[in-house]
Amino acid sequence: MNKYTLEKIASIGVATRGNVQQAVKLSREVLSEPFSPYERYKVLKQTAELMIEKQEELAQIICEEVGKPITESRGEVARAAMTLEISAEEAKRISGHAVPVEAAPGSERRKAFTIRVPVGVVAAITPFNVPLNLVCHKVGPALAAGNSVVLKPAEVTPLCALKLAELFNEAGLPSGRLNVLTGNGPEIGQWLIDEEDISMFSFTGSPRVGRWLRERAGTRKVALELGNNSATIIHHDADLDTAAEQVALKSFNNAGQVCISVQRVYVHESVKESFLDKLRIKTEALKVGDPSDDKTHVGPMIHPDQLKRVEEWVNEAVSQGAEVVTGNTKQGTVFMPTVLTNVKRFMKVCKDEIFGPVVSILSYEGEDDVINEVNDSAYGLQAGLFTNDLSFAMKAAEKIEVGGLIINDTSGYRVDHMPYGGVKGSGNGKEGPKYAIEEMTNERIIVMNL
Ligand SMILES: NC(=O)c1ccc[n+]([C@@H]2O[C@H](COP(=O)([O-])OP(=O)(O)OC[C@H]3O[C@@H](n4cnc5c(N)ncnc54)[C@H](O)[C@@H]3O)[C@@H](O)[C@H]2O)c1
Ligand SMILES: O=C[C@H](O)CS(=O)(=O)O
Repeated sequence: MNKYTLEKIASIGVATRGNVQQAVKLSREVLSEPFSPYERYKVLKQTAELMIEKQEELAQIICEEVGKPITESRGEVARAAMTLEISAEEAKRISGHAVPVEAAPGSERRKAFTIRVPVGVVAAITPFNVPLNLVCHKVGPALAAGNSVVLKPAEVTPLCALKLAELFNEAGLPSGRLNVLTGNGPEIGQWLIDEEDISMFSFTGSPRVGRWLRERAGTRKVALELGNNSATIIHHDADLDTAAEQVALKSFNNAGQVCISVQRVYVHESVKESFLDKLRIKTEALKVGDPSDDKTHVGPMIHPDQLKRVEEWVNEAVSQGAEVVTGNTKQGTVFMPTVLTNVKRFMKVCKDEIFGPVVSILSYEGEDDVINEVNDSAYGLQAGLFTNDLSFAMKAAEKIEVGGLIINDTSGYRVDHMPYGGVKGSGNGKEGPKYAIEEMTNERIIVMNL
């Protein structure tokens, strides 16, 4: 469906159990066919080039099937191409290392080294919100490492994955290396779990589903990129204009449906009123509405049910004492960017992942207090800290329990070659092609008794 107009834009097949079995069988069989690192490099690089050639077509697909503003959708295509380019380069750099076993008494005449071998068949399951780049963050490294992939994109945003498979095919990817299954998550998920030829599950999505997979995968590798209720700290020495601008951008891009979207903002008491006023002005200046308009910043949510949930969470918070600075209204499938204050930690809008265009403003005084408040979360993906106080920045770097801390920017910062992944309820994997390849290969030691 077009997520803004709710008009039908495509009909997609629903995979059967037989399709799942066939996809895994093809994925398994193709592993016996040679696919050298340089061949992988060429296919990945060519697919990236094709993506850029077709950037507008792909951006339109993202805009329609996610409801993501077209300008942001174009940006996703550019990032996805970059992800594949990085994967292509990493395909040429996969290696093990020497191991000095001879240092052990009695092993003086032995030599050892490790090699990295592909895990085999990778089942990649991806979320709705970034349907091209997050698919590339699984498929790119998996292929670069010599694996084959069975890909299950989100039911509500399958078109990008299908288009990507077409581009890989055009770029010469051997048949069977990438197989796309569209349809119902729980059903296909169970059928994938039942396929013993799958060596690894690479999942990005909600903690609920991530736990479901992990509990059933047995001894197979499971890489989890899960949810977050991202915090950003605005210290008393922060550049408030920059901080307000970045918080507005990264609280509401993709309608807040981003795992590192700014959800909790902790502002030092001494600058709270000034920051709040600047944030309100920046938020109310955002253009909201039709995502196909080049000027739109905030489009619709992925489904009316999700809009209803967000509205319920906000209204519950208000009933518990939260105050609306701006927003908490809706226009069709769009929930207006909303800023709340007087928010308490027990409120859903604070302690859970809202995954919508809502940001809660809280205040603090002491450095240790705010670090403790940021850490008072089931999640730990990324956090932001606006300050020029290096000792506070380094204290936060050492004490804030996240996968990434972004100094003088928000939690929403990411470039595609950096290590990316969370702790606690945010998962256990690390993406970024170099790091995903390490997870998608097994290290084998070779010892030679000379
Ligand atoms: N950490 C990250 O990098 C990252 C990135 C994007 C989104 N996310 C998280 O993803 C969530 C939003 O995405 P979503 O709504 O698509 O998540 P979701 O968990 O509902 O769905 C994710 C994928 O899992 C599939 N799925 C659903 N039930 C399944 C099952 N029982 N077995 C196997 N697959 C199943 C879905 O079809 C979809 O393809 C948020 O929690 C967000 O924080 C995390
Ligand atoms: O939704 C979470 C994504 O990982 C954020 S990004 O699109 O990769 O920056």
